[in-house]
Amino acid sequence: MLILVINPGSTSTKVAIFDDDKKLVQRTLRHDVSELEKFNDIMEQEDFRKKEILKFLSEEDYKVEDFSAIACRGGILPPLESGTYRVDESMVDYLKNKTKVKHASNLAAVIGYSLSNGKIPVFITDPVSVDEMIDEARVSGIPEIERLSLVHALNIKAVAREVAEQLGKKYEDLNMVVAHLGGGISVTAHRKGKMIDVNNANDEGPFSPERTGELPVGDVVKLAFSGKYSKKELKKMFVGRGGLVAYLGTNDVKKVLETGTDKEKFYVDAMIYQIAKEIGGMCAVLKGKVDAIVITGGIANNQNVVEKIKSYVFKFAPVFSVPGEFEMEALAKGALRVLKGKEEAKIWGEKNE
Ligand SMILES: Nc1ncnc2c1ncn2[C@@H]1O[C@H](COP(=O)(O)OP(=O)(O)OP(=O)(O)O)[C@@H](O)[C@H]1O
Ligand SMILES: CCCC(=O)O
Repeated sequence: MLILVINPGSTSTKVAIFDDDKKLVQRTLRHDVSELEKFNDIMEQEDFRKKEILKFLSEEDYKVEDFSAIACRGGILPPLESGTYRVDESMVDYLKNKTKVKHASNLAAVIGYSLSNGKIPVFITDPVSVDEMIDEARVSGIPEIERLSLVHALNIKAVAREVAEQLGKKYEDLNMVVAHLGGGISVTAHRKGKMIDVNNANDEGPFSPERTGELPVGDVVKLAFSGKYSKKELKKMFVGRGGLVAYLGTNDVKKVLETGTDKEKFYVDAMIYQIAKEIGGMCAVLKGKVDAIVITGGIANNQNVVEKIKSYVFKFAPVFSVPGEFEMEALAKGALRVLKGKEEAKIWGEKNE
């Protein structure tokens, strides 16, 4: 069964074609920043990115009708349980007009649904808004603000299952802390297959290559009322131009580690320190009963970084590293489970609002 996988990021769209779970081809369609800057809103990029995907298909000699399904990255929907969902009109409407956070992943289902033209099923799996948090974890400290579960759920769930398999156990029988270290950083506590607490990767937790993570609130208020920044500028300062970008002008950890000065590398060490602190917190969430700590994402490619994190947290549980991300495979597998009748597609509806 042929599956087309679509996964948009802020400056590129990853596309792949799978035959069952065998990847036939994967390409990263890079979009020039100057091209993207012409659009005021992420959703306005729909036609532009759709054309690029159609160009890719034609170059690879496929037509949309050749596919049994389109598997799309799930965007910022209301809180949902983990699983594969059928994309329908109301989901597309939500992602276009109602979503609370603008994120490139919101484009995937919109583009997939439009490409399918009602002829083939379109699915999302484990969207960014997968929410399995326990009630205590939702309380922020003021009633007006509720803590949210917005994380790299797709890769995190796939990697957690992979490590469980390596251990010869079921994911649902284990307690794990999984940290995704990419442009953004998500650290998550899993109790028997449920992600019971997370740092919202846009707002909380460690600083990352391009995000500030948690900040001292008093100083944030001072910045916000300094008159120097618009709301949009402040948001960009926190997500996009924060973290390593703010200190070093780059989000490229690999480059800093390879060619940076000691002073520059110090900021990577500071980031590692914050990651380890967050992992320790998630071990406490699991009351110290942790079967595995898992480090994944692009930064996990660097064994020194993994070792440094390990030096802080090795006493809590065995540490596994699963470098890179497996989002395309996870999306294909999610759609395949439904196509093969192993799982029923969940139906998203306004009731999730
Ligand atoms: N071998 C490596 N050593 C150190 N860092 C690396 C290595 N390979 C990739 N990275 C770093 O990983 C980061 C990007 O990670 P990744 O590709 O997971 O992020 P992304 O997909 O852009 O964002 P996100 O994971 O938040 O969706 C960059 O800072 C990059 O320099
Ligand atoms: C918000 C967490 C997911 C991402 O940054 O891609």
